Amino acid sequence: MALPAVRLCTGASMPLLGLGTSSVYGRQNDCYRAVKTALQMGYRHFDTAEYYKNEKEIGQALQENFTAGLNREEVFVTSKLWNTRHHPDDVLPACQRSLTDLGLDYLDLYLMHFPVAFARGDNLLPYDDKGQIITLDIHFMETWKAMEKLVDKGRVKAIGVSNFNISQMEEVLTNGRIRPAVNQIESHPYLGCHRLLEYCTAKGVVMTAYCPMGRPGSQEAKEYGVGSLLEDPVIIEISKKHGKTPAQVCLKWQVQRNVVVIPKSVTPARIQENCQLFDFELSEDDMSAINKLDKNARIVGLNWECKTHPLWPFNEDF
Ligand SMILES: NC(=O)C1=CN([C@@H]2O[C@H](COP(=O)(O)OP(=O)(O)OC[C@H]3O[C@@H](n4cnc5c(N)ncnc54)[C@H](OP(=O)(O)O)[C@@H]3O)[C@@H](O)[C@H]2O)C=CC1
Ligand SMILES: O=C1CO[C@H](CO)[C@@H](O)[C@@H]1O
Repeated sequence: MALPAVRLCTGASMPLLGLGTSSVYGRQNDCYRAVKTALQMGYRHFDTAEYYKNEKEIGQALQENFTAGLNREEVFVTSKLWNTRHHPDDVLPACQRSLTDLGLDYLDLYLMHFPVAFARGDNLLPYDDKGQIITLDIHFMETWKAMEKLVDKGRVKAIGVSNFNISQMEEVLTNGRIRPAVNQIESHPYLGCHRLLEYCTAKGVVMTAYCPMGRPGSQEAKEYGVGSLLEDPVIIEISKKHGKTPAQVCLKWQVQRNVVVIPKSVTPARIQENCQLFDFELSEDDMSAINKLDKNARIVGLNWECKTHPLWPFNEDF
């Protein structure tokens, strides 16, 4: 049975649940196996990026399923333009490389990964000798205009943004020719992004939540106050009441707000657990108790030391 979907401003359907694949590559073909497992379990949406270095593995897994009868139109594939590819001349080649690695002739969604441009080239994290990321003075609207041409050329069905705050989204909505279909941002119960969600909903932009379970077990999560999310007494109590796991409660809370979730796992039992979201409902009380857990605790992007850059998105409240 097809998993529930949301409608994008392009009219296309985007499954509310996708498989996250960040930091999964190479090791024992982890990503290849996770995608194969997820496809078997009914996932039809995959989130990747040049930055994740796993597009070939995902491509291989998809290709094998296409050969076995899966239609291209049945899967939704998102990739992202990395920060070192913001120069307008680099946008088409970067997208084409992702397509080639994935073995696809179009992407369902292509996101600008961050609003800040880094120095051009294949070094994806170009630090200077003082430990600062080398940024470039290219405004994201220049990059966005090059991404619009990808839609014109049929390389991507929709374009969107990631890690954009409200003012930055407003700029794209006002000055762009093509509307962003999605803003993919960090969100979990400790980072509700209630203002941004309200804004996206009003503008017809779908919000996708990354780190939807707060990246459990990671050093970053511990460091930034998100480490205990799955042990939060409120989440535990609600999960017990519904006979579900804390991870499922975090994911369901987003899905019930019409937010797309892309939990990452390479563990078959968890890949399964994370898709069993559509056989229970959180009550209004559950939803509002989870809403109250917000403490603006963010995990991603904080260690890059480009906080003073004028386009750094996280200096504004989400
Ligand atoms: N646009 C952007 O800037 C960003 C996008 N992303 C995207 O979002 C995806 C998800 O975010 P991510 O940072 O991976 O964080 P998640 O919140 O998805 O957490 C992933 C971690 O949770 C573990 N896990 C998975 N399922 C469960 C479960 N049911 N119970 C307990 N632990 C579980 C996984 O372990 P294991 O795999 O061992 O099972 C993994 O270590 C990424 O993979 C990527 O695709 C992420 C960050 C930034
Ligand atoms: O997409 C991403 C952007 O950067 C993050 C911080 O390094 C990653 O963890 C992530 O997967």
